[in-house]
Amino acid sequence: MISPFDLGKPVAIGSDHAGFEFKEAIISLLEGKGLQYIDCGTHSRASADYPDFAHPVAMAVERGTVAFGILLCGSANGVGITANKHPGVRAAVCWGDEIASLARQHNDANIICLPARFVALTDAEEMVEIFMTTPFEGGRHLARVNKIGCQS
Ligand SMILES: O=C(CO)[C@H](O)[C@H](O)[C@H](O)COP(=O)(O)O
Repeated sequence: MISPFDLGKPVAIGSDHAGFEFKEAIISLLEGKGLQYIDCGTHSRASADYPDFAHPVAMAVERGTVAFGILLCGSANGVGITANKHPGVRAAVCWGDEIASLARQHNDANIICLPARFVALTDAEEMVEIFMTTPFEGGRHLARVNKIGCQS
């Protein structure tokens, strides 16, 4: 598989209870590809708080110790809002193939956030595939990405 990410590093993945089953399935997908991963939890269907899992994934991306991140919760908004508090993190909420592709092509996103209660598992898996294989286009998009950092 050709990827713009350094897949010599592990992939960080995390979810709350709403995304737990999708997370387990996506871990199986990563294992099937022979990829290393860091499972930041949660580890059961018991109710849990999404920041407890989004922060560790985002910190790993921020520090550059992982190739990229995958986060899941019910709507994807909770994990996305949390992850984007971290400098250098560009977490994109994705609900379809083209959005996942554009998150990479235009935004150089480094975390994909998936809404487990609003997409089918097969669609979530397809979005992960697209995300991890789509390069950033650079050019005019690079200038915009470079302006993302908070200026206040
Ligand atoms: O944080 C969220 C919304 O932005 C996630 O979708 C959560 O998974 C959701 O809020 C969990 O809801 P629950 O009623 O506690 O299962």
